[in-house]
Amino acid sequence: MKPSPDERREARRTLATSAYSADMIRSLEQPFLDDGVPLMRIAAGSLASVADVMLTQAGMEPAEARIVLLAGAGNNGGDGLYASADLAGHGADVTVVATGRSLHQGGLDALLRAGGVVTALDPQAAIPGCEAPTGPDQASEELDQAVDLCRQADLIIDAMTGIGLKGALRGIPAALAAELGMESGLPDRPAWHYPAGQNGPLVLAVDTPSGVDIDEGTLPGAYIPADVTVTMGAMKPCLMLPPSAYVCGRIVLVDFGFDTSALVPSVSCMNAEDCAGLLRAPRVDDTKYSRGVVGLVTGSALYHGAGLLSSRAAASGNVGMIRYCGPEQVGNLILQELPETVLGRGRVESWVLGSGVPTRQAQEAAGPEGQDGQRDLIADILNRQAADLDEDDAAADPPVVADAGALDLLPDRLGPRTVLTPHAGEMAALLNSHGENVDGDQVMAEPLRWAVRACQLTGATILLKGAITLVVGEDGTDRPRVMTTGFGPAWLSTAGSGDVLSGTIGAMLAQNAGPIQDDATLMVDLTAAAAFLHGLAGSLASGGRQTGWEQPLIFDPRKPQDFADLVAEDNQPEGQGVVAGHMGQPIRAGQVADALPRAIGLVMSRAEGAAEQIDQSIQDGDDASQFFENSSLWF
Ligand SMILES: NC(=O)C1=CN([C@@H]2O[C@H](COP(=O)(O)OP(=O)(O)OC[C@H]3O[C@@H](n4cnc5c(N)ncnc54)[C@H](OP(=O)(O)O)[C@@H]3O)[C@@H](O)[C@H]2O)[C@@H](O)CC1
Ligand SMILES: [K+]
Repeated sequence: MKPSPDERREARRTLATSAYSADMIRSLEQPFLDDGVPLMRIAAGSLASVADVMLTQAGMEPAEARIVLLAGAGNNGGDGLYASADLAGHGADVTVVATGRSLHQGGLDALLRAGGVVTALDPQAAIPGCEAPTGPDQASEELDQAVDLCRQADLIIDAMTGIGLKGALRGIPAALAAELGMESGLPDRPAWHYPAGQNGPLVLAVDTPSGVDIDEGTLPGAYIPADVTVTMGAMKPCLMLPPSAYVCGRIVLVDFGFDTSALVPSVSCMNAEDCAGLLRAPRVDDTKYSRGVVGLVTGSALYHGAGLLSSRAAASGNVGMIRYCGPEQVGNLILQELPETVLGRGRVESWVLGSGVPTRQAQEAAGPEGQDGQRDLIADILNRQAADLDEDDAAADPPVVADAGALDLLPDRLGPRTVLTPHAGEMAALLNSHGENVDGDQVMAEPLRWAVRACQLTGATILLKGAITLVVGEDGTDRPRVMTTGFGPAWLSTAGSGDVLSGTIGAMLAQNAGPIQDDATLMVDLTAAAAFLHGLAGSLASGGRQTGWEQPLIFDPRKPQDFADLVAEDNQPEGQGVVAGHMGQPIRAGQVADALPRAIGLVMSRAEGAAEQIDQSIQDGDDASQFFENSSLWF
């Protein structure tokens, strides 16, 4: 039976927001290959169509383009060879640089038939019809020539390695990547994408940029940052995780029709529809208590503002009430702006602890002025969480968000109902207090590894902040649940942004108190949903389209023409390339908190199918909605 439009939409959303390990991808491919489905030819046709669109968008005539294919010896190279054969068949000038000792035979035959030319860089290469360099000197000369050729090309297709990569690139692929791209680390450039191809050749990566670690999402060595990555069949973790996802450019996912229903994704991405499902709709019989109450032990005699910012976000985050516990000066400041706040302890459905509370060290350095009781109260609440675990009643006390100054007060054992929200430096300190030896830069270089480790060591749900934020926690299985969200602009790295995030998470937890009691695995989703809303609020406040991550464009190989239309729609009027977007404006943390209700309203109304509300806002000339509608957030 043909799937209904709703089923198709749902299937595409799952495809775009779920990533599977290299092994799982192979298990998804296998039944198709067993049935004789020509996946490589379908992949290649899709690649050629995307290359065509990229060149056209950059103002070039595909039939006259100079294209260099960097082809490895595996099937990734095979994809590239067949695609290049298609492009050469349409008139493009194609040179293949063989980076290994052989090339995919069928792909090579097709390429040669279409008039492509091949050079080999490895003296040990045995490629029919192609002479290998005779010694190291000639090899090094050929390598330099290949680099020059690439620099002069209109388009480089990077098909050196895909899911078959082992470790960091080595040998000739590593040398080429270091010359043409990065030897290591992230490129030193602003977060927003410039129109592709402006500063050199366009780069199209086949399946993944060669050299990024497929399952861990790290950059273990040299790689070439891509303008566009065309990925086959399903998303891989490296296309969603930081830092590798930052170097993939715009992602295009070729829909082979894989059946993923039996697999739990390695990584999932929070998205508008799932977020909408987690926001509690107000009811006719609601009271301020039934909508959830957030308690905050944030801000301190030393740092007042964080108390206000976290309260402002919590109060704006779709709950009935907030209670603030803290020094009188901070309480007064909050009351001036949020007169609806209740001061002092009482029944709450979630706790937000530690934002703007000094660490032990900072408190000691401040002397008597730093003694405001906040740390004692936080320690008390956290110890109750630990006691609940000891008494096998993990849900007895409300769930907790522990940020900043709460992170050095954690008891030895926590459960998933406690969310820790460290930045990289705080994460390193947390790990080191549990016997690891790591610094903030190492955490940034391997965020998944260290977030999973922190989750194992503490038992808590871990949120690691970044342009792509990572959430790791319990999944009820032997594997952790890993979610990402990158729907926010880089403008969000600003003072107080983390305080707004902790308040937003607190609100998300309070409105879901009942469901959390029954199911602790919801904590990862709720935390990621709060980070998603925080990002969306940042986008609305900044008025820009730059985000840490964008959902892939889906390429349907049965309807290649649809893709050109999709790209045309996806681009802003002023956009000149597949990855062009506009940057928006700087924001302050308070503006993010203020944009939160609007972000929540937009997400919730869409979930109920009330697209009209958004359309109406657009007709009314509401720029924020215009932005929202133009983004590829929805399917
Ligand atoms: N099966 C199909 O029909 C379909 C396959 N598809 C495509 O196949 C891809 C997977 O192909 P694959 O399994 O052949 O592995 P692949 O990514 O080409 O890598 C192997 C090559 O990399 C090399 N290499 C490895 N590590 C390296 C290092 N550190 N440094 C340097 N080199 C290194 C390794 O060299 P070797 O170790 O042998 O010397 C070998 O030459 C997948 O990503 C997708 O694009 C899709 O189109 C769907 C249909
Ligand atoms: K590749």
